[in-house]
Amino acid sequence: MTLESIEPLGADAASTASGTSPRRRQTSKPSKPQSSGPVKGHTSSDGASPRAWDGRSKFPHIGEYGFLSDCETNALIAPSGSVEWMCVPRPDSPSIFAKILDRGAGYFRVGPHGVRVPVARRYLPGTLILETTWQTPTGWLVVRDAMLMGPWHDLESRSGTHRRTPTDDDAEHILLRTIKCVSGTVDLDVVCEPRPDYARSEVDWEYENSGYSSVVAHTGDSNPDLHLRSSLRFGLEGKRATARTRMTEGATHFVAMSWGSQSAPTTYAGALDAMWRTERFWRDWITQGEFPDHPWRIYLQRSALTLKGLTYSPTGALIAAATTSLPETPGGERNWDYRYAWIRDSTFALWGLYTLGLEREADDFFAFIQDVCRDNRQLQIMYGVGGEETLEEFELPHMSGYEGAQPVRVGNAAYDQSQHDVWGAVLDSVWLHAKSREQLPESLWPILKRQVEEAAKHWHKPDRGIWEVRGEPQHFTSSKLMCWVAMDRGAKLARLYDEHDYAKSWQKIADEIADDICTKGVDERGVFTQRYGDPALDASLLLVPLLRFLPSDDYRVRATVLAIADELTEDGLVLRYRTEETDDGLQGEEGTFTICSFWLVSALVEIGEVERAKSLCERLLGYASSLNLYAEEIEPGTGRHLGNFPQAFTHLALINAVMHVIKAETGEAEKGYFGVHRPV
Ligand SMILES: OC[C@H]1O[C@H](O[C@H]2O[C@H](CO)[C@@H](O)[C@H](O)[C@H]2O)[C@H](O)[C@@H](O)[C@@H]1O
Repeated sequence: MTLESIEPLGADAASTASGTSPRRRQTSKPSKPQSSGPVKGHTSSDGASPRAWDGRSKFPHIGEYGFLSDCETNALIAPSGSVEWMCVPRPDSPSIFAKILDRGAGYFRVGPHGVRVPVARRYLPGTLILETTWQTPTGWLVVRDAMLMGPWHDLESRSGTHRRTPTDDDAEHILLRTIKCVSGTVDLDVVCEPRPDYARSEVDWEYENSGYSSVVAHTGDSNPDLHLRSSLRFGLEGKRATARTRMTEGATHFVAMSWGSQSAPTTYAGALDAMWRTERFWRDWITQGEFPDHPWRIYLQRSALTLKGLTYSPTGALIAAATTSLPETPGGERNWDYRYAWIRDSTFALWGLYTLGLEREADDFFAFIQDVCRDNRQLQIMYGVGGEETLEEFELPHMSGYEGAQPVRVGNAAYDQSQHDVWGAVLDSVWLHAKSREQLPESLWPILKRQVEEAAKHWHKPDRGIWEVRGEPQHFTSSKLMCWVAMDRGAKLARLYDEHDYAKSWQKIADEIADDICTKGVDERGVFTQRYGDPALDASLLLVPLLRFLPSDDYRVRATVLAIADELTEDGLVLRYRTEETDDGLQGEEGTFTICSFWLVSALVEIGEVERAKSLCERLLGYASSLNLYAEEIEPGTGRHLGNFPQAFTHLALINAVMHVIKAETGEAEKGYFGVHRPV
């Protein structure tokens, strides 16, 4: 089947929310007043109307961006058809397009002249190919965007970036945009205006041959050169390459931007072929998963595809989100760089993929762990995608920030924090995979032993916790819980390796930690609290039943889940903690953390509150973006997505929550069975 033969609207379509889909709260919903916009007075240079998406802001809602990836690089596309966020060659490289963070920081638009709002956007089902349909006063246009996947191409000499075993597929390092006029006549505009190095640098354009169809932007030292090739004729206007044409019904064009050694297509037929190979790559991948025959299947698939898109295939790393500094509070300071591989986020994501039968990504991630732990190195809580250990944090004061939210940060100072969940996160993940395969790579065992020993050495000390607070270290209950996980899973793995002495001594420490938690981390109501000796609630304690610390029918589990549901929510959505009760070192409020709301769904199912879980899950699915993507947070009241986007945390917890509800509906919950991955 060719790409062109696929019907324009399918099961995954933005505009076809079926009768079985949960209630949606989409772009038409009212928003709270936003901050007044860019601080530095940048104006949009793409000819876009200054009229805002919601009538006030010049920035699209965070949840309205489309996400593309080739598992090496990614891009965010605004509804206007502009690529507004892209970093090459790695996800944490300096940006080339950053209009999402400052309206003057570079973009790449393909779309009709004079129309900014498309009539429909969807992913081709089962893929990361985005299709945008435009209606203009004179005709209809369909644009498809993808980052191309092709066959493994380092044949003569080995890749300088890939450390994992080569597969059959590889990123082509090409962003391809195909365009077809499907009715009437449409004036097409193409504008490519890169601003390399987070808009601190400019490009120099030149033609690559004697014609108009191939141009190159020299970016200086900070980024690779960008090659544009098209069936259109480019003009070079200062810092931009532009193209325009009138398309009539049936006319087709393509524009390809490449930054690697692979050649972009030279004809529309070649472009269609490349698009089809990419479509097949994603469909082959998703077909390996096991998805229930259920109306919520599309949410599971989109979440799985998003997690896959957040992987960095050359090393096996998995980034927390595609962006930096999208604000957790409108106009606030809680703006962080998430383009790194957190051990916690990654191992939780593997849990989500595993739940859907997608387990191969774990092998590459464990190999990444082996790489970063080489030569007896201590496991850090996070790394660069190439295994970099230092992620120094700095600010970019020249950027306005999204809707004026400053600072814009690059790097993340949490990289050298002590967070005591890290050992448990790795051990739980390895145990999950090892027990179903009944084997473990020999070379991993010494590394795992070291992590168990670290947990044993440090569990009784204070740390910065799972939320990596920037206040003083505390005795966080969830950190102790994760140390218990490290000892418990360590003991189980030791049994698998016939290391019975280790198993015995580690189990003893696990029991000791469990006693400590149950004595010091529980209040008089039986509720697990954020930190020892303090009654503050914390959503991370929803992990108590999910990690099988206590059985779901234990009164303390029920008390904790219900206390969080009733007392740590705003408009029914879950906060990480109350900022006024927690020294997190930051100012201002934050939105509700969507991972926590989805954890609550799972935990409610665990304690038998299935109807309540189902209705919360339906509501949360209703907050999905029109492309079924999620940022880190949802603003109570407006339902707006806040924080970095798309975020692995939210998507991985969605998978867990949806599967909990589906299994409860189909009766598997009564059997105490939530999938092979989590027997009690
Ligand atoms: O709350 C302050 C911290 O916020 C960020 O951390 C959050 O994101 C991480 C990546 O998804 C996640 O692992 C962590 O649990 C979240 O709290 C930020 O990265 C930190 O620097 C900041 O201190």
